[in-house]
Amino acid sequence: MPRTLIAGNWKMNGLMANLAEVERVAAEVPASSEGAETLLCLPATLIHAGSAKSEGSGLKIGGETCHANEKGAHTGDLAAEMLKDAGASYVIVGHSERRADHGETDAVVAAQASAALRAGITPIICVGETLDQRDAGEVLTVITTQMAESIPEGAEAAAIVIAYEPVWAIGTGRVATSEQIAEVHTSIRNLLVRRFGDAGRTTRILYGGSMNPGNAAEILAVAEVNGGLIGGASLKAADFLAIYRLAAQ
Ligand SMILES: O=C(CO)COP(=O)(O)O
Repeated sequence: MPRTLIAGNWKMNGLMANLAEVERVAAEVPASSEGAETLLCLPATLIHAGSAKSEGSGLKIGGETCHANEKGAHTGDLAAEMLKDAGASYVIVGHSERRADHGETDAVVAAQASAALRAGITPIICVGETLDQRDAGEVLTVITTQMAESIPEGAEAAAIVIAYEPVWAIGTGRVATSEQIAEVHTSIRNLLVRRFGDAGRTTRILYGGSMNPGNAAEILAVAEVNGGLIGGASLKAADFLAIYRLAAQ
């Protein structure tokens, strides 16, 4: 079983003052922890200071996206190496909000994940269907295509993380049922094994979408769920730590 990963995604939230929350989380996560791995993906402006706050603890810091190129004329963008330089060891790519707001296609997501791997940071590659796609019975077709096309050629199974985030469950308070999560996570596992052989069992598959301290235990107990990608409930240390503790048990 891969090591559980409890990851937060602050999205476009957080000023320097909010780094106190990072400090609170770091204070509760020992460097030597053999329980769940813990990560906060922060807005780029907070990565460097957030890394300083988490130094000496087991809390890791990540970015929320990166550019596919290593450098160049891409005003406003950030290369994976820059995130790493600032202290990130993970980066989310292909979040549905980036796919929707910035038109990021599976090919772009694969190129971003590849850039992260080249820079030596772990990409968390997001997949997930919209409500229309679910209602049309297209969930597994959508996931299969996203999995085939968003994971870059040459990636090693243990070097990537997959996050299943049903778009209709993000920020809505509407959580997928355990049956819905199990169905998709099992399909994702099968796709990983088909692509990578036995190594496909080492890839962590996170669930994301309205996860909170009240529902985390049930979600984390579902087959093939290896952790969570948590939005709203990662903004407050108390909520995030409550989920971490459930996973660390
Ligand atoms: O998008 C998410 C994490 O990447 C989930 O967000 P919420 O937990 O706020 O629904």
